[in-house]
Amino acid sequence: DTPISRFQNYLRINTAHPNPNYTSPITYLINFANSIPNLHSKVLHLTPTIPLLLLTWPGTSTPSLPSILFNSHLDSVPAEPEKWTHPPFSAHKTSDGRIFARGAQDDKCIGMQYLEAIKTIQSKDPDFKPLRNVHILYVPEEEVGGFDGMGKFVETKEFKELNVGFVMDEGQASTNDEFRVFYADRTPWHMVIKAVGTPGHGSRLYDNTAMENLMKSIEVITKFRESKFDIVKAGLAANSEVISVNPVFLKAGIPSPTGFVMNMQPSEAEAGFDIRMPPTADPQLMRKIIEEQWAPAWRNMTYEITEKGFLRDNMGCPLMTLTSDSNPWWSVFNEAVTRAGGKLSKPEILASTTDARFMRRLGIPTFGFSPMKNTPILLHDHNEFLKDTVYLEGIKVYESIIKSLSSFEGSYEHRCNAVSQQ
Ligand code: MET
Ligand SMILES: [Zn+2]
Ligand SMILES: [Zn+2]
Repeated sequence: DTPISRFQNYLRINTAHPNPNYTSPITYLINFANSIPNLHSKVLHLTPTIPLLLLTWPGTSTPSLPSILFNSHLDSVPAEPEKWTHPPFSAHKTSDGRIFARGAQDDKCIGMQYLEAIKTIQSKDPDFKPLRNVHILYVPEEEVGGFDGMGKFVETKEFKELNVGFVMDEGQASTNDEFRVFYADRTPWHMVIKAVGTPGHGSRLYDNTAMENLMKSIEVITKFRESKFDIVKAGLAANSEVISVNPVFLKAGIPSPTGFVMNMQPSEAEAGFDIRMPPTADPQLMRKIIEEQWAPAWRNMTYEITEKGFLRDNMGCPLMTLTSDSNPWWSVFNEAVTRAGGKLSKPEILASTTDARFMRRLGIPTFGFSPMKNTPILLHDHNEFLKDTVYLEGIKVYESIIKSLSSFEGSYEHRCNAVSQQ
């Protein structure tokens, strides 16, 4: 029973979509939490079948000081086992210490590191008491948008009663010797474009086929994608600072028992795209581009956009947490990482999306951080792994972070952060 074996056992619980098991990890976490003094647990049901786990280490100056909250999600994306060198839910450890599992980086590492850090703080320094309530939250459904998880939780009375003043959520691995920290996420839009057109014999050349209409749109979208990617390649912006648009599915053709009918031009065709918008992007302009250029009605195109987030907070400000001295949480966090022997690289916008957006939307300062350095970025990839030494160092970093943040006596009033900090 060591921190590494406990991490491996957590990784062995299959919480991958489309049928994540939420009860087993919650039971596992409650059992572990019960072995740590002063940690209280509460299971909440936001829908009849989807639970959420909240652990609390009570502070001595509560309720005068707002609480701090450390979040991680229980679920993970699916894995294709036949494409992995070790089964994705075996948590196999190689002789050089790499632990292979779906979720090893995203984000079961932080979920267990928070608890290991609290356990270590209490055993090393039994007199230490947090001033603020420290909440450790385990949410479901993050990988499908978080709407039945964090999205519902922030609407509850329970959440309001927590009086959360500062949040830490997941980040991403860094390939160098510095830890990465994220002050914003990009917002996902899922876009499906559909073309209709004239059907006919596969041998005929004529205008206005559904395939031609769709392919013209794909060409226009590909040019837009290239123009953004060129800015990134020229070193003028990070990947996460531009709008990205990537095709994720193509659907067309008339099915036959052996595949598709080959001599008919179909009357319908569609394509799906993952669009990610940085917080300062102009959503009105994006909608106009989609309507006029990507799916114009005059080319027999229609479209659907599902916005999986929001670009502005309740005050109308872009969803970004300040990383300057005017946000004391930033200074406390930064110093805590330094005290643990770590160094932060320049704060970034996260290219992907996390539940942090539900917190930032309420004006709660939130940083994305997963202490993994000198580690390849393998979230959502085959052969996701984390090295044991990296995992253990992460626990030390959280010891420092949890001690410092929970002892912070100052206050912070959310202000509009209108400009990108890059
Ligand atoms: C669709 S909301 C975000 C889900 C996931 N974390 C991602 O970035 O893709
Ligand atoms: Zn994640
Ligand atoms: Zn993920």
